[in-house]
Amino acid sequence: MQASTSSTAAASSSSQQPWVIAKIGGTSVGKQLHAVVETIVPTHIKSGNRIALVCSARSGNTKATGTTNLLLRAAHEALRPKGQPDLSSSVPSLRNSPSQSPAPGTPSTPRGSYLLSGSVSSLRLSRSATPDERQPFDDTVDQIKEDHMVAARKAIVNSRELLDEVEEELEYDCERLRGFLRAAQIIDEISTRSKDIIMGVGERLSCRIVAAALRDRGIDAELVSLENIIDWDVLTDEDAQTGKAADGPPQLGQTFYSRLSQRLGERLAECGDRVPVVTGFFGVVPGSLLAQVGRGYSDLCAALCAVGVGASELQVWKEVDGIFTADPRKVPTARLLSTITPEEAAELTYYGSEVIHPFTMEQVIRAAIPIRIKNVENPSGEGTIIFPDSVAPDAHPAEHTARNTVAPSVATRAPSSVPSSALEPHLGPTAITIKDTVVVLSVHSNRKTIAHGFFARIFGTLDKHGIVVDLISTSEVHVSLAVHGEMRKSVLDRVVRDLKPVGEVSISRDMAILSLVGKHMKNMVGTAGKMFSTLAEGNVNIEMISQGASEINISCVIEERDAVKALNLVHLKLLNQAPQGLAGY
Ligand SMILES: Nc1ncnc2c1ncn2[C@@H]1O[C@H](COP(=O)(O)OP(=O)(O)O)[C@@H](O)[C@H]1O
Ligand SMILES: N[C@@H](CC(=O)OP(=O)(O)O)C(=O)O
Repeated sequence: MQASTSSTAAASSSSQQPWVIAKIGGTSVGKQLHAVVETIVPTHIKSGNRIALVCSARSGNTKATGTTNLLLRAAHEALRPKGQPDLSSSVPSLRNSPSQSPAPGTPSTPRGSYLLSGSVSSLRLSRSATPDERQPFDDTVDQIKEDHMVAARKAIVNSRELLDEVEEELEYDCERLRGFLRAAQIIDEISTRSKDIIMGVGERLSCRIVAAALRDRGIDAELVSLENIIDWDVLTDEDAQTGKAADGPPQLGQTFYSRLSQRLGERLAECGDRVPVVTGFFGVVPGSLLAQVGRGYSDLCAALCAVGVGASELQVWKEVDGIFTADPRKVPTARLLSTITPEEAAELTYYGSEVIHPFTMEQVIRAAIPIRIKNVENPSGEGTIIFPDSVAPDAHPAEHTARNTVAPSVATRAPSSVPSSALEPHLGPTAITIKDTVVVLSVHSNRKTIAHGFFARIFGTLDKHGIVVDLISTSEVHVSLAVHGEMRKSVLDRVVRDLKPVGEVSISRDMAILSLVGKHMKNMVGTAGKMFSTLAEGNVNIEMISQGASEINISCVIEERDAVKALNLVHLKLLNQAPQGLAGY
């Protein structure tokens, strides 16, 4: 894509201007792109900020039906013999989704063709596959292509030339993906590395549209595709080995992240006055991005960009006003929090409130950069600021005086706009969250093994099957483990089979973890008692309790069908009023 020569509002002295990194979530790219390109970016530019967008793959109504899930489904389908039903439970079937059909009046794109040559300019489609030659993933690739073509036509409304260019690029990326899947099918293998590459296509497709939509409105923008940003030799040798277990995958250490942020900073600086539109997918990392970071990785990418350029603020734009005392879709009385600590935000995310990836906080807070969660549908709202208690608001915010209606610029040490009330000590929980689709595995020792062997066998078995334990409750001969229930049935069956020699195993499905989170709870007496008695009064059965592993979290396992009721009951009792001193305790 050629950089646009159209005028830009960015001043030529851009190197002196404070950077704001704005991460745009998948559903926001999918549903609110006009707000991003017509309000958020122009307002920042007018206010004298430099802005870079870090974008996720497009989602429609929900992340579950978004491009990343479709791509993972295509990867799964490439290994599934033709005609065999798709038993994958974690990726929802979208075959009948309305987004599969092109919008009325839109030209259709070639279907079932594959890539022979290697660049957009030399792209030639060899031939269309006959119905017999079509593979299980072809429909999924067609759906991804069609979704993006329709989105591009909606977003690029002023320049026919620009639209043609973007359509050609989308065509190229999708056919290259199809070729990649076909190759994987032939060798009958998709490594974790290949899966990363497949997944990364989602962010590239999305960023192509976002960059073009900005240029279509006269804002010079550059697509920054990070798939090759990681210099394998330099970045991986010693750092990737940090914390490596004897036979486990390499762990990405801080040195890795620090070097990567530095590279990102250099890359963004190369954009000059153009607005960088950065793929939230930041390349194939040692040990795989999915395994090392997991879904939601573009939050971390944005954090690393913010550190790399020394941003005045990292903004995470979503379809919610900020972090609430509970998921506002489930608890109508939930309150917006003006501030929250990184530890609380991470704990909420681990336990079901997936507002921000838990790794995001560490990187930016190390560099004293505040994070602000904001709503694309309400750009002038203050949002929620995530910052540590120990960082006092900067007394000298004047170095970054640019202010705008989107968000006040902030000082490098901490947000100057943090409401003073948020800094006054208050007591009690901060928020409540629920994580559903949980399975509880209970193992009762057969007493032929001594206690330490008992635990070692259990954790060894879980590790072998790659199962992460969310919550645990133990006695010497009994252990209950809450694990995420979205694994395949065959995996769970194997775990149970392998645990049988250790003791009697039972499974409870359709459970949920209810977690009350708050930095002040460690100093409070009686919060757990209030939480559990409230649940008992509401006839919510508690399957398992865990407290103490984290001082800021009290969790219990309940039945999934009681989840929303339990959230509302505990919220009403412990969170309905903004806590003031000891009132209510
Ligand atoms: N405590 C919470 N505060 C705010 N949102 C929450 C909370 N718990 C769960 N959520 C949910 O998280 C979602 C995150 O926003 P969304 O824009 O949909 O995500 P994405 O950026 O991944 O597309 C919201 O839909 C909201 O309902
Ligand atoms: N597209 C990736 C990365 C991401 O960060 O997504 P989102 O910003 O929509 O949570 C995913 O679905 O996991």
